[in-house]
Amino acid sequence: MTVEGKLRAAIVGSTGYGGVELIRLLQGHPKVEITSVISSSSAGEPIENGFPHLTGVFHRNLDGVDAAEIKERADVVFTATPAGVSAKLAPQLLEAGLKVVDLSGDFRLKDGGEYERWYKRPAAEESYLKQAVFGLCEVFGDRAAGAEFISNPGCYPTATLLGLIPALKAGWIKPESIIVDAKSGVSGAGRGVNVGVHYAEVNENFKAYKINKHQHIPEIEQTLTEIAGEPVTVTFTTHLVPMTRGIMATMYAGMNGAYSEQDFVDLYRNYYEGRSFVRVRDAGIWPATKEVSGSNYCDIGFAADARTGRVTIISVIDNLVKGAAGQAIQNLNLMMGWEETLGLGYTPVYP
Ligand SMILES: NC(=O)C1=CN([C@@H]2O[C@H](COP(=O)(O)OP(=O)(O)OC[C@H]3O[C@@H](n4cnc5c(N)ncnc54)[C@H](OP(=O)(O)O)[C@@H]3O)[C@@H](O)[C@H]2O)C=CC1
Ligand SMILES: CC(=O)N[C@@H](CCC(=O)OP(=O)(O)O)C(=O)O
Repeated sequence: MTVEGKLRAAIVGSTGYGGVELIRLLQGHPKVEITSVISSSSAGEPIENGFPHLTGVFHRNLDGVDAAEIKERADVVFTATPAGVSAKLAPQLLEAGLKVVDLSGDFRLKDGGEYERWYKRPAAEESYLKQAVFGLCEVFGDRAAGAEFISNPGCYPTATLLGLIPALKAGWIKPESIIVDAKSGVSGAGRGVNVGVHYAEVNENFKAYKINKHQHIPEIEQTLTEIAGEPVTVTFTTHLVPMTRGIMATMYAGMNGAYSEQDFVDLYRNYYEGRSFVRVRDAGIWPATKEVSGSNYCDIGFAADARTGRVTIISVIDNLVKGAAGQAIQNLNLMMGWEETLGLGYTPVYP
């Protein structure tokens, strides 16, 4: 089942931003060989026709979307497709005996009714929603080990959950007080044409969108509720900023005690001990999106305010790496029982 001892990987949605980022990252993976790049609209064409940056680096003709054919070519499939596609495709791939890592939101919510409310489309079959492991690696990594089917977390939820979970689990913040103010670069919206992401709409502009309606709200609340052991709701506002990559989630919460910034630094370093991809900044030093760009890092910093009794937590990721393709590969590493950093040792691109 392997090419020169390597696991064979197929990418559905390989012509999108998440898919092409998977190609970039997997090129450096010592145990994985990309054996199929798949497109629903351009099968037969060389992928580098649409992506000249791959010239001389990676060549394959795009394959069509067919579960039986994919099974002939691959052992694991990454589905980097718009909402609704993998809800139907992933079950076919799983039934064909393939491992699946889904980058879309189709399997993240365990309650299909919640999915239909927030995504406004039919949910996947319940048994597959149950089977999918929510792959937030630093928190649920043990669940990924040996799994056949991973639902990769969303970009905003990854930054937000990694920023909130240690404090919530320790009981240091009041669950009912959490406010998340999040910003994303434009690649978060995908490669498809959309008036809201035209240059003239985004350049020198800063806008809020989907306030209280964002599909990542139930994903964040589902996990925070599990961690807290009681229902947690969040106020969550997303903003589009004129940059290509990057997410910053700025989180505010009331504290249950007089904790200092150093207390938070110590708590988080202890929680994430041994996990290579979360970097906790020294007290009083806050991360910026450029400091993680092109890498699988999530960097976190704190400001604890004794005057208001609130803490501000800042968490940054590259939406296409830790928020999508990088975490998907990290999940594959965990599924396979490999070192979780394999193929992900990229230094951020700075400046
Ligand atoms: N961009 C980001 O930062 C993040 C994205 N995600 C999620 O990952 C998924 C992919 O996102 P992204 O790469 O940005 O999206 P894009 O819009 O850039 O790419 C999606 C790709 O899916 C393919 N596609 C469309 N319809 C179908 C279909 N019916 N069957 C098979 N393939 C299809 C398209 O290629 P073709 O026409 O060639 O088939 C397209 O290139 C989405 O669900 C997104 O929400 C998650 C985290 C972060
Ligand atoms: C900037 C921007 O538009 N970002 C997208 C992220 C979408 C996404 O990743 O969607 P799923 O995680 O649900 O698949 C958004 O806010 O909807």
